Amino acid sequence: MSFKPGEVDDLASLPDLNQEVLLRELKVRYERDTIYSYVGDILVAVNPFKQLPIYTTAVQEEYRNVLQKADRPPHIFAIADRAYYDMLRDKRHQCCVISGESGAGKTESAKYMIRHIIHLCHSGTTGEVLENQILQVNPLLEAFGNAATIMNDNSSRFGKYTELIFDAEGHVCGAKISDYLLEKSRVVQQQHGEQNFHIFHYIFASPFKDKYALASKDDFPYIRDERLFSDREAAHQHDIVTRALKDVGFDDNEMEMLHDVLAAILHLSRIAFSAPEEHDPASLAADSASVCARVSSLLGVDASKLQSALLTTTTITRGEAIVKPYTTMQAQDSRDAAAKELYRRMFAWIVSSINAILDPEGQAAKAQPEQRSRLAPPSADKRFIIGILDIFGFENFDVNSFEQFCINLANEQLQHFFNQHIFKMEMEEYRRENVDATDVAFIDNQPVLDMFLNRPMGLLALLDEESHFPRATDDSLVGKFHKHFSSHAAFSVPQGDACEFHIKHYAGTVMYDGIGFLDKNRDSLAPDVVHLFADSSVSVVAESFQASISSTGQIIPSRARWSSNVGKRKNKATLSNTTNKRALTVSAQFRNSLLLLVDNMAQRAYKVIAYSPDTTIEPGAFSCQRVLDTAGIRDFKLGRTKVFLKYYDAETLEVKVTRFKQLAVTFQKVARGFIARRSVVQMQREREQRAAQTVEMMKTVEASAHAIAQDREIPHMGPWTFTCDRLTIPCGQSDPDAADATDALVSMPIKMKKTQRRRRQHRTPSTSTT
Ligand SMILES: Nc1ncnc2c1ncn2[C@@H]1O[C@H](COP(=O)(O)OP(=O)(O)OP(=O)(O)O)[C@@H](O)[C@H]1O
Repeated sequence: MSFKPGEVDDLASLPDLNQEVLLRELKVRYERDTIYSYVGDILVAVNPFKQLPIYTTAVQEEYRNVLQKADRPPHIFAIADRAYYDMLRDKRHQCCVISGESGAGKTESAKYMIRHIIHLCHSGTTGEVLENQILQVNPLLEAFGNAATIMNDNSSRFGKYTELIFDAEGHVCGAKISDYLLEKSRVVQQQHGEQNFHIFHYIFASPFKDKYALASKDDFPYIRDERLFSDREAAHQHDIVTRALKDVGFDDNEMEMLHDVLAAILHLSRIAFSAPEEHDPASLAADSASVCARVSSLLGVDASKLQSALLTTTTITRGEAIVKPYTTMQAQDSRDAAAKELYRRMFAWIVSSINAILDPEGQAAKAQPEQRSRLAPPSADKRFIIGILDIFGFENFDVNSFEQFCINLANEQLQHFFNQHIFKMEMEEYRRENVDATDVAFIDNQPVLDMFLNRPMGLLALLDEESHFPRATDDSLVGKFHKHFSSHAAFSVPQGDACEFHIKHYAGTVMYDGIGFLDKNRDSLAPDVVHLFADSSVSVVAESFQASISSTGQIIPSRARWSSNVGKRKNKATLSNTTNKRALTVSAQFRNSLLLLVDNMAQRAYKVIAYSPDTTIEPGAFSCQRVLDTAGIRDFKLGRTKVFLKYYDAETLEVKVTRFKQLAVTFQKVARGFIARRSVVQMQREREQRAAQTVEMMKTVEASAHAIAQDREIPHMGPWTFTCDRLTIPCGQSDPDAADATDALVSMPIKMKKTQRRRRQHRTPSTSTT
C-alpha cells in the first residue's frame, strides 16, 4: 500500500518506519498545522508556537468517549479522553508522562490535558467550584515556579506531578500536587538572557509597587530585566495570579503575606556589606541599615537579629556559643542563601496550602450541608487517580551547572522508564512466554543511570561524600569524577585543567561546569537564620521555617490546616529537621524523590490488556486462536499464557466487544419486550377467565344465599379464585393466603346473609350463619 506523506495519523502503521521517515512525516504534518501524530500508543506533539483553533469547546466535545483512536485525528484531548474513560471502565488509576526537551510544549500539553479531563467529568454546578480551583492551580504555580530561559520564555523551573482524584462515578473530588527541585538559585542569579521567576516581574507592575517601594527594577540586583514583559502585560499577569490565588482559596491576609515575602526578598538583594580588607569582618554598607529594617519589618523579625544573622555565625562548642564574623563574601553568601531559602519555602507553603485546600476530605468538610453526601470523600479503594507528570525538560546551555545536572538526571530516569516499559519489559515478556520476537534495537541508558546513581561509586554518591568534607572544593570533586569515570563510555574529560566534565546523555552530550556544585548540593543555611525566621510574626515565614523536610526534599509545614497531608506524607518519607546537621543534601533528596516518582508511575502506568468476553469458552490457546481468527486479527503471537497483539488490534477487539455488548443489550431489550407482551396477553386471558369464574361464583353464592333463605342445602363450592380489579387472590386449602382470601370472599355473602337473616329472624330466630 502506498502512503501520501503526512496523511497517516499513526506513524507506527507506516511500512518502513525509521528516524528519517519519522522526522519527514512530522515535518510535513507540522507544515500543515497538524501538530499531533501517534506512534503506536504514544502521542507526539510538535510545538506550533502559534495559537491553533484546535482547543475550542466544540473540539473538546468531539473528543468525548471516543471509542476507537482512529475515529478522531490525534490530539492531546484524545489522550485525556482515553485516560478518563479507561479509568472509569477498568476502575484503575492512570498515568500520563509528558516528556521532551525544554520548550517542547510539555506544560501546555499538561494544561490542555487537565482542562479536557475537567471538561469530561464536569457534572453541573455541584463540582464547579472545585473544578475551577483545579484549573486555577496552573496559572498560580506558573507565576511562582516558571521563568524565562534561553530556551523557553515560560520555562518550568520545578517538576510537577499532578494527581486528579475521582470517585467511582468519575466526579473529581480532589487533587494533589507533588513538586520537585525548584531551581531556587534563580532567585539570586540568572544567566545572561534569562530572568527571575515571573512573579518578581509582575509585582513591579502591581498595585503594591508603591507600598513596597519598587520604583525601578534597576535598583534590585536580583532582577535582570531583559524586558520580556511590558509593564502592561506584567500588570495583567499580576491580575491573573491574584484571581488564581483567590479562586484556589487563599484569603487576603495570606495574599498580603506572600507579597510581603516577595518584597522582602527583593529588598534583601539591596543589602550590601563592606570591610576594610577582604578577610576582615564585614559590616553593613552605608544605607543598608534602613534596607535591613524594611526587610525585617516585612518578614516580621527583629532588625538587629537579622543584621547579626547576616553578619555572623554562631556555633556551639562544648556548651559554649562562639560567634564568628563573616567576611564580606561570606555575608553576601549568607544573604543570598536566606533569600533562596525564603523563596523555596514560600513556594512549598503555596503547594502545601493548595494540597490542603484540594484534599478530598477537606473538600467534603467545607461543602454545604445539602451537598455533603454528594461530596463525601470516597474511601481509598473507591478513589481513582489520573496522574500527569510534567517535569523540566532536558537542558543543554552554554554553561551547565548543578541544576542542569539534576534536571538531566531526571530526564535520563524518565527515558529509562520508557525504555523499560516499551522495550525491555515487553521483550522479557516475550521470552517468558516462548514467543519468537525480533529484538527491537534501542539505546539502553541503564549504564548512564548507573553512573549517576550507583553506590558507593556513582556521581551522586561521590558528590555527597565530597559535600561532607569541609575541605573539599569543586575542583577536588571534579577531579574525583575524572578519576573514577574517565573510562566510562558516557563520560569524557575535557582537555586542559578546567573544572568541567562531559556526559553523553540519551539526548546529547552536555558539558558541565563543576563550579558551585558543592555549595549548591550542601545547601546549608546557617542555623541562626533558620531560628530567626522560625520565630517570625508572619505566619507564612514562621510555618515554613518550622516545617520538617522529607527525605525527598519536600517541605512539610506543621500548621493544623495541613494536618491531613502531613499524616499522609509522613508515611512515604522519613522526616529530618531543617537544622539537623546530618540533613540530606540536595542530590540525596533528589535521588529519593526520583525513585519515589518512578515507583509511583510503575504502579499506575501500564496494564496488560486481557480480553475475556463473558462467554463459556474455555480459556486456552485454541479458544484464543478461534476468537482472534473470527475477529479477523492475523498478526498475533500466542505465548504460553498470553496472547501478544499489536496495540491497534486490542482496539479492534474492544470495538468488536463493544458492538457485541450493544447487540446483547438490543437482544435483551427485544426478548424482554416479547416475554413481557406475552405474559400480559396471558394475564389478560386469565383475568377474563377469572372474571367469568367470579360471575359464575357470584351466581352460585347468590343461589346459595337464596337457598339459605329458603332453608336449602348449600352446594359444595370447591377451591375458587376470586379476581378483583387488579388483585388476584388465589383461594385454596394449601394456600397460605387462603384465610384472608376466604374472608374477603365471604364478606359479601355474609352481608347478604345478614340481610337475609334479619329478614328471617321474624320467622326462624334460632338460625346462625357464623
Ligand atoms: N500546543 C501549543 N499551542 C500553541 N503554543 C504552544 C503549544 N505548546 C507550546 N506552545 C508555546 O511554546 C511555549 C513553550 O511551551 P512549554 O512551556 O509548554 O514548554 P515545556 O516543554 O514545558 O518547557 P520547559 O521544560 O522549559 O518547562 C509556550 O509558552 C507556548 O508559547
